[in-house]
Amino acid sequence: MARTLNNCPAPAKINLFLHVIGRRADGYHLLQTAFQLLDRGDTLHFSVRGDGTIRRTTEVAGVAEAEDLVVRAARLLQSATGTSLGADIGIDKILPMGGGLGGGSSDAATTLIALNHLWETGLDRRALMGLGVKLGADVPFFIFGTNAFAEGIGEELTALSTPKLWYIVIEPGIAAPTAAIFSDPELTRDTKAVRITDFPEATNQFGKNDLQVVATKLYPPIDEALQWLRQYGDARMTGSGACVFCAFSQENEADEALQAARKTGRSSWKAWKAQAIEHHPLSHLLGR
Ligand SMILES: C[C@@](CO)(OP(=O)(O)O)[C@H](O)COP(=O)(O)OP(=O)(O)OC[C@H]1O[C@@H](n2ccc(N)nc2=O)[C@H](O)[C@@H]1O
Ligand SMILES: Nc1ncnc2c1ncn2[C@@H]1O[C@H](COP(=O)(O)OP(=O)(O)O)[C@@H](O)[C@H]1O
Repeated sequence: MARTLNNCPAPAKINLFLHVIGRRADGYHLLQTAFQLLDRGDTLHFSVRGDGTIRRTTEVAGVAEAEDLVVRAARLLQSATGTSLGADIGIDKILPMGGGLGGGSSDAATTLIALNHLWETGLDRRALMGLGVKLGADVPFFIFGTNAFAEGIGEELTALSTPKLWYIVIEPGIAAPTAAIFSDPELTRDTKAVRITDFPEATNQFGKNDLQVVATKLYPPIDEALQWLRQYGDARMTGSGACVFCAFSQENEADEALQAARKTGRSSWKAWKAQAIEHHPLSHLLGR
C-alpha cells in the first residue's frame, strides 16, 4: 500500500457567471453558475499514519488546525468509512482566503480524493461528492472532475466544455466573507433561470455575477480592481469575491495586462496569470 502522496494539486476555480435565482427555506441561495478550473492552486502532501491521528503539519495563517477544511475533510472520511488509519497533511497555501477562488473547498476536495486513495477506502466519485457538500457548497465541484454548470446551491453539476483561455486574476488585498455577501438586503435573488443550452461555448461572455453589486458596494477595492481590468474586456468578480478576472485568448496579451497590473503601484494588489484547464488534476484517482 502507498504511504505517501506528495505534491497533490488543489486548483483554483473561477465562476464565469453566477446568477442567484432564489432562496431555500434554510436561507441557502439557489444559484446557477459556470465553474472553470485554473492551472494555479494550493499544493498538499499526505502521509498515512497507523495510529488514526489526523494532523496538519504546516501552519495556515488565521485557520486553527481543528477548523481547517483539510482536517475536517479527513475526519469526515474517517468516520464515514470507519478506517483506523490517520494522516499527516501539509499545505503549501498560495490561494487567498475569502477570494472567491474556492481555495479552502479545493483543499478539502483534494484531501478527500487523496486520502480515499491512500487509505483504500474505496468510495466512488458520487459518494465523495456527497461527503464534500457537508463541508461546503463548492466542494462537490472539485471532486466532479471537469468544468461544470452548477445549480441548486452549487452541488447539482453538469459537465461543461469551455474554451482554453488565459485569465488574469487580481487579488485586491481584502477578503470578502461569503455569508456577508449572501445576507445583504440589496442582493437580488430573482435572475431568470437559464438552461445549459442557452449559453454559447464562450461561456465567459455569458450572463453576469449577481453577487458583484453587493460586493463592490461593501468593498470598494473590488470595484477599483474591476474598473482597472475593464480596459482589457469584460472583467468580472469570481464567486462572492474578492478576486476579479478577465479572459484573454492570446497569452502575450495576458502577459501585457499582467505587467501593467504590476506596474500600477498598488501594493495591496496581487496579480497573476493562469490558464483554463479541462480536468481536475487528481481525477485519475477516481473512476467515473
Ligand atoms: C459563492 C460561491 C460560488 O462558487 O463561492 P465562493 O465565493 O465562496 O468561493 C459558493 O456558492 C460558496 O460556496 P462555499 O464557499 O463552499 O460556501 P459555504 O461554506 O457552503 O457557505 C458559506 C455561507 O454562504 C451562504 N451561502 C452559500 C452558498 C449558497 N448557495 N447560498 C448561501 O446563502 C450561507 O450563508 C453560508 O453559510
Ligand atoms: N485549508 C483552508 N484554506 C482556506 N480557507 C480555509 C481552510 N480551512 C478553513 N478555511 C476557512 O474557509 C474560509 C473560506 O476560504 P476559501 O474557500 O479559500 O475562500 P472562498 O470561499 O472565498 O473561495 C476562510 O476564510 C477560512 O476561514
